[in-house]
Amino acid sequence: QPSKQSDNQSSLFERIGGLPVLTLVVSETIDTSASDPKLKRSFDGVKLATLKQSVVDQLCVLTGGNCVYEGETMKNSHRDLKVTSAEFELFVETFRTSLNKHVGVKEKNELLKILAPMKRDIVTD
Ligand code: HEM
Repeated sequence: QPSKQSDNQSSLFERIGGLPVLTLVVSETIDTSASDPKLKRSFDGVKLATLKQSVVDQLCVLTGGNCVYEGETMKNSHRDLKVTSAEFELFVETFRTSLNKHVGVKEKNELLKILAPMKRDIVTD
């Protein structure tokens, strides 16, 4: 069967559009969050370029792409930030807004389904 980038056999990573689209969505989400009055406190003093790369690597792995994630666990990397439930939901909402612009509905929902259970490791309240 000829390979088709967007058929159902393809990994979520491929159907999203690979690294270019993943990078765009992560970049938008982090830039928007880092300048959102309700979220920015967590990002103060954080190197956004490094963070973006780390999140892209992680989501690439989780969606079936051929990447290596060398960062910390979600528990360790967010512990000191004391992220609240409200902050987490707002961050995911920002993600959703970016996904709406750049990926299909099916792919958006699949990615959000991967993010949702990470809440318990990220949120402290
Ligand atoms: C499902 C949602 C989230 C995912 C997938 C995610 C993913 C990540 C990843 C992969 C890292 C890098 C860890 C490392 O390099 O060792 C990280 C760090 C970080 N995250 Fe998240 N995160 C999420 C939610 C949040 C939320 C809600 C906030 C704050 C509002 C946040 C703020 C940060 C900050 C500031 C860092 C950098 C910490 C540091 O460098 O000390 N994240 N996140």
